[in-house]
Amino acid sequence: MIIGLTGSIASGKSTVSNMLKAYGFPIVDADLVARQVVEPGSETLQKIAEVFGKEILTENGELDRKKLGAIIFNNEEKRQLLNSIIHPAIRKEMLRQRDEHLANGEKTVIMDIPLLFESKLQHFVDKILVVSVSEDVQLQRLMERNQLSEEEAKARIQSQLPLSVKEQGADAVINNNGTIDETRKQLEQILNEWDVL
Ligand SMILES: CC(C)(COP(=O)(O)OP(=O)(O)OC[C@H]1O[C@@H](n2cnc3c(N)ncnc32)[C@H](O)[C@@H]1O)[C@@H](O)C(=O)NCCC(=O)NCCS
Ligand SMILES: Nc1ncnc2c1ncn2[C@@H]1O[C@H](COP(=O)(O)OP(=O)(O)OP(=O)(O)O)[C@@H](O)[C@H]1O
Repeated sequence: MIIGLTGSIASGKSTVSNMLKAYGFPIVDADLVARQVVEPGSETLQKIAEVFGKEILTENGELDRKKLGAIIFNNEEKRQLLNSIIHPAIRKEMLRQRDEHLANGEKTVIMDIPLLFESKLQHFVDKILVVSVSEDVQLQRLMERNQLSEEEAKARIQSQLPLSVKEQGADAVINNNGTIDETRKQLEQILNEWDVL
């Protein structure tokens, strides 16, 4: 079974992903893949530099993530432009990793994809697990984790679909407003229901 793990920024996907890793499930992590495909020397990084200008590269020729983030989280047109360059490469690599795990005989693979709904990737997976939090908790945790102002954090949250919409498309929802332990219990129950433990 391919399980798509999603949510919104700072809703707790990585927290749940780490729990799934501890169970021994292989994880395909879209954020990690997004870093792999823009390594220095890659075709994708070259294209990004052509379109966004050399200023978005650091002195070492790496992607200046802070600079690019400041551009794309505040400008929808630029975000779509970046997505059109980087998403095809991310998708290809994620499917390669998924297929590699399946070829190795894994029965269950987790695909951690923050933009599963925004990018309409529902067909990649058999079951969709959404990690959800209230708007207040999301804003608070994002500001704390990334040291962002309220305005910066809100811009990031607004660059994604609302969690309420994602919940409607889910096969199961974890409410991550409570303690880590409460989240772990919900996860265990869902995995039991899906018969993958
Ligand atoms: C703009 C970049 C360089 C900023 O890097 P930074 O290290 O600050 O953030 P990081 O990559 O850790 O992403 C943090 C979170 O931001 C959100 N996010 C990232 N990119 C996007 C996007 N294009 N649209 C909406 N939300 C996004 C996701 O929830 C993600 O989990 C980076 O996010 C990026 O390369 N984005 C484009 C690739 C992408 O869409 N990644 C999302 C998963 S496929
Ligand atoms: N139940 C919880 N109680 C307290 N803090 C939590 C809980 N779940 C997550 N956090 C904290 O909230 C922040 C966001 O969680 P996490 O990094 O797992 O979110 P994410 O969905 O993976 O975010 P992103 O999409 O930005 O990568 C982290 O600092 C994490 O430690």
